[in-house]
Amino acid sequence: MSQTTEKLVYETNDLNLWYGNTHALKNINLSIQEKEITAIIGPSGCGKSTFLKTLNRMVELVPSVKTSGDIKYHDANILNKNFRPEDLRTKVGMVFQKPNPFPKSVYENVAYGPKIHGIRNKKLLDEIVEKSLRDAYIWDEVKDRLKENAYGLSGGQQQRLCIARTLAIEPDVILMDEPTSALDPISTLKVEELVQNLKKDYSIIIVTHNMQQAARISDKTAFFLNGEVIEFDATETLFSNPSDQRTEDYITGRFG
Ligand SMILES: Nc1ncnc2c1ncn2[C@@H]1O[C@H](COP(=O)(O)OP(=O)(O)OP(=O)(O)O)[C@@H](O)[C@H]1O
Repeated sequence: MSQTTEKLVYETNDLNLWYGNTHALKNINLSIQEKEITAIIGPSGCGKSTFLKTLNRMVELVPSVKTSGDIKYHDANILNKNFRPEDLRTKVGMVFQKPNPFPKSVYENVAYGPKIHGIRNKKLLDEIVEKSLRDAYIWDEVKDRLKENAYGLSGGQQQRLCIARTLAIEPDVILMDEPTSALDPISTLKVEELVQNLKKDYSIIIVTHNMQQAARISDKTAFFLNGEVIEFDATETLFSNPSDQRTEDYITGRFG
């Protein structure tokens, strides 16, 4: 493991998480490479979203949560009491299942983050907005609608706008929690293409119920079951030659 350490974005060591008495994550040991797409798959309730939300410490918004073990983000243990979760906010972006634009204009949705980080120069903001929208494959569709309310966009456009909003703060990692589950097949393909293109600049961790999607777009896949990682491997290997019977049962649709 040591020879690849410099390329890891996250490394979890014996990570456990409880919601009250519910043991939701059990001894998770995962090494996540930089500039790859890592897919998290598994049946409902197996801990996929919980795992994603530990990576930006959002899970701590639930008062009953307790954790043990550690999560290294580059060199810092983000579960350490002295680590400030705010330090992750600009580094780790998140895209949710349902597109959640602000009730503001398309432009303001993207400019919001940079403005919070103190950028006031209009020309610079214009450049950031255009670049983020281009990188999210939505510029051509919205360049004449920048002043319109984002709620007027289609669901697929809203999701790409939310991705643009994430890109505008130049994160290091993008966490995606079933980002296409609310989208039609064409919007889904657009977002998949976009995600694949983003991996040259970002490390992406994506939770998906759609196994074809994991197989199509990810480099590595982790199969979760009842809060445990059953198997973690190169996506091609995991889908074509799984080493655990439970993985095989899941990917062949025998349960879940
Ligand atoms: N806020 C919470 N309070 C208490 N228990 C929770 C909370 N959120 C999740 N859990 C429990 O933790 C376990 C893992 O849930 P999680 O949402 O991470 O699963 P998931 O694999 O993402 O499921 P799905 O695919 O249905 O979204 C489940 O048993 C769930 O009931």
